[in-house]
Amino acid sequence: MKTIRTDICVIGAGSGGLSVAAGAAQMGARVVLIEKGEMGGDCLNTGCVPSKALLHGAASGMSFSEAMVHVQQTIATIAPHDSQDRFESLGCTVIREEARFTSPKRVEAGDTRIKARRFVIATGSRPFIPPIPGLSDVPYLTNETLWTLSECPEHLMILGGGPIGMEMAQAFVRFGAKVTVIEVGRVLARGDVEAAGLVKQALIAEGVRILEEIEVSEVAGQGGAISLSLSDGSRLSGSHLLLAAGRRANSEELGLEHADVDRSKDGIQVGATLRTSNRRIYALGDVLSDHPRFTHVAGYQAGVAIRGLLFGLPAKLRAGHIPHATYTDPELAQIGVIEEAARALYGDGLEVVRAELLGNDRAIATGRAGPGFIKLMVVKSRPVGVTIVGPEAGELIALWSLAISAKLKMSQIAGMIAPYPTLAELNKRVTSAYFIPRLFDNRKLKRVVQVIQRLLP
Ligand SMILES: Cc1cc2nc3c(=O)[nH]c(=O)nc-3n(C[C@H](O)[C@H](O)[C@H](O)COP(=O)(O)OP(=O)(O)OC[C@H]3O[C@@H](n4cnc5c(N)ncnc54)[C@H](O)[C@@H]3O)c2cc1C
Ligand SMILES: NC(=O)c1ccc[n+]([C@@H]2O[C@H](COP(=O)([O-])OP(=O)(O)OC[C@H]3O[C@@H](n4cnc5c(N)ncnc54)[C@H](O)[C@@H]3O)[C@@H](O)[C@H]2O)c1
Repeated sequence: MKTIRTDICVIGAGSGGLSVAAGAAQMGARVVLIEKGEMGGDCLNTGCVPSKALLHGAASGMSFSEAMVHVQQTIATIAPHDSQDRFESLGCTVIREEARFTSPKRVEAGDTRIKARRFVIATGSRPFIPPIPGLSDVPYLTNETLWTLSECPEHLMILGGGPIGMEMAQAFVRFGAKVTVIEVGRVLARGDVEAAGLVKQALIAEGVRILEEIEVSEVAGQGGAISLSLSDGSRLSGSHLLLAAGRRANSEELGLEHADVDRSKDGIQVGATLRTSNRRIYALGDVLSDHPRFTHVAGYQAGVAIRGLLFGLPAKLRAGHIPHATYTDPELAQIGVIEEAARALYGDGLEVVRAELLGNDRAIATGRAGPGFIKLMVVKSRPVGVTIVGPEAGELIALWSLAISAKLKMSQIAGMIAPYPTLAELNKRVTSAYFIPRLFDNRKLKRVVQVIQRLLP
């Protein structure tokens, strides 16, 4: 077995690990990057990229097989950016093996032992397989296997109505599949109730059947004919079953017991500096417990970790300015607190203002003026949360990340001008909605204007 000594050893070449490795290597650190599967991890190969490419195919009228070609072409176009070649050219030593800690300062991967001053665990997550009787005997799909389908399912049953379940439900119904979503609670439960309701209604209008507050008690059948026993006593049969019931952290097989790294059932535990219980070992991305699981979150965390890893700075994670979006049509985007949580947190100190998509000229001109809105939560004249539901919500939310991270006041945000006619005017419109009562329902202001009008020549 050969031994490599290095400054930083990164385990996992997905969104989080690649960001750390690229940053650290380009700033002069010696980096070993270990990946047991495909470079690029979940996002590129089985997550964000194929799912958004499939949604695009479904929205633009491609056939299912054309869309699957588009999925593979999209992955192939992006892949060089995450490739072994690129990371080697940046100066990283890339090892394509499964890594495992053998001591607090040592990892083994294949026939290589890596001794590093610091380690970063970025091993991601995998689909949660619910413990339902009979499930292991049927050929179910997950986000890891969905992309190998050669034909559009006749009836796709989707277990779970989170972002994966809802995005895939809309894509497949648009390809002509019959789609049923079975959700144990309510769909898009982490989102604003009203906004999630609009997405749900849009999917129902397109033909998706959504069963909420329903559990699957048993699964039976075989490929092409799978049948589910439901908690309301009914049965549901379909040709395919997709599991989209949440994620599990990849933390069990890492030998963490040899590395003094604490983990819970839900993943690795870290503080705001992303250090684990072993100060030399950082963890980030989907492998963490109690942290949002998104590519841009892993990227943000990588930036925070790099400051600690390279410069020994006590950089800490901040919360509140991290947006996320679900790419259904309409899109649903959120940053900060949702209204319900904001009311509980801030009580009378909270102001909620909104603007409707129906009043947006660009949406009207482009035939996209359906139900949709932007809702802004303000406390002490600063935004604390924004919900957007409508076309391009994922693009529109970015402004609010800047506003919240820079702690901008509403008066500063009001200085922003959106070109006419754009959907971005919704951001301006909701800002105006905050100031309108202050300007137009203000008796003192009216009196001042009347006096000045009399005085002006
Ligand atoms: C269907 C789907 C759609 C999604 N859509 C979006 C989206 O639109 N926007 C968004 O922001 N997020 C989205 N996500 C979430 C996003 O994919 C993840 O948050 C992101 O990939 C997490 O990055 P990561 O680096 O933590 O893990 P990963 O990208 O999963 O990378 C972890 C890597 O570690 C490797 N690994 C694991 N164990 C070992 C080991 N012992 N040794 C060596 N290598 C190991 C794995 O093979 C993998 O390559 C989606 C996820 C799914 C499933
Ligand atoms: N647009 C995006 O950014 C995007 C898209 C897809 C996924 N993701 C990421 O991937 C993560 C995983 O997505 P997800 O949708 O699988 O997870 P999720 O945890 O968000 O949703 C899973 C849903 O499945 C339900 N569920 C769990 N067990 C069930 C059962 N036995 N029967 C029926 N329903 C059950 C849950 O109540 C929940 O609503 C997300 O949290 C997100 O971080 C992001």
